[in-house]
Amino acid sequence: KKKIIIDCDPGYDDAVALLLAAGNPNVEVLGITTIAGNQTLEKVTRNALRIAKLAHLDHVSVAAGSARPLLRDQVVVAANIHGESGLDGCTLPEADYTVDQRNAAQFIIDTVMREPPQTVTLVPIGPLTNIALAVRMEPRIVERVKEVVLMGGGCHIGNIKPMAEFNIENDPEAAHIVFEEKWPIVMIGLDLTYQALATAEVKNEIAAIDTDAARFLTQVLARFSETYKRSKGFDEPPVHDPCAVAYVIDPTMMQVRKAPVHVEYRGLYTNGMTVVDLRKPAPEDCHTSVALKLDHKRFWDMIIAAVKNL
Ligand SMILES: Nc1ccc([C@@H]2N[C@H](CO)[C@@H](O)[C@H]2O)cc1
Ligand SMILES: [Ca+2]
Repeated sequence: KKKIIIDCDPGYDDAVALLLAAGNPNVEVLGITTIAGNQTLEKVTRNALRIAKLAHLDHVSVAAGSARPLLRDQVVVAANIHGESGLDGCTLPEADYTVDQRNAAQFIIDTVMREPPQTVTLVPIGPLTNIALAVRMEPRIVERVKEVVLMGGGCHIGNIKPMAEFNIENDPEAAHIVFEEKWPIVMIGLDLTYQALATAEVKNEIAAIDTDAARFLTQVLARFSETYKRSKGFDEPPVHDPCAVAYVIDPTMMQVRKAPVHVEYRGLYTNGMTVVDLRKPAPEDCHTSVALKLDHKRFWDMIIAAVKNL
């Protein structure tokens, strides 16, 4: 089994990532850590606990992380997409357990240093503040972590800004720290996740599944579709975050290419941009890769199988 720690800001698509991780038999979730992003830390943490309960992950620790970016003094949330609660319009059980007493960075360090080397994959699907804090507190996790597979960035493509993706732009200094460490990073950016569209066919297949998880997923996709249509004019929403979990489960589902990536954190128009160098073959020692092509059918079949399982 692939052992992962998911760092998230639930959020509709974060919820789908958690359902996939919970329902797929080849993944063991060692922990869920939360970060302010789509909504405030308090709201995303409450959502994470409730999703864990629904997904039968309530044996897994949830550790809350940073309430703000490293340097910026205000949290920019995405209420236009995820609503005031971060999961507007979705029915979830109340969680009957509370957060781990450690903060996310400490939880990540303890877990990575406890498990055998090269066995834990970090799966950040929100702003990278907790990951940056963890690596500054305990630099040894860099050579101990198997891989960092993150949803964020893009190749000269943006959403929250013309050239910047939300997770990176939310805390560019943290992202810079994470990308400059020499651990293997697979960047699942917008180039890839814009292919992960929740089509009507996919929604119909999910609507026919008689599990609580599937019913929750139907609500999530309905609301995500509505807000993406209203605020971005998309007919079908790109379900970003489960793409990172799907890669961990089955890397052959995507075409990935080694390429240098550096984060702009002093840009005027490009702050938070992941500057990906695709001009020539990457140097041998390049530690970063970017995902470019998704097998759409295999992706959604994997998610559908997962919610059938729950
Ligand atoms: N408009 C919008 C803003 C933020 C996100 C969140 N940030 C990432 C996509 O930019 C995902 O992790 C998702 O949870 C999605 C849509
Ligand atoms: Ca997210």
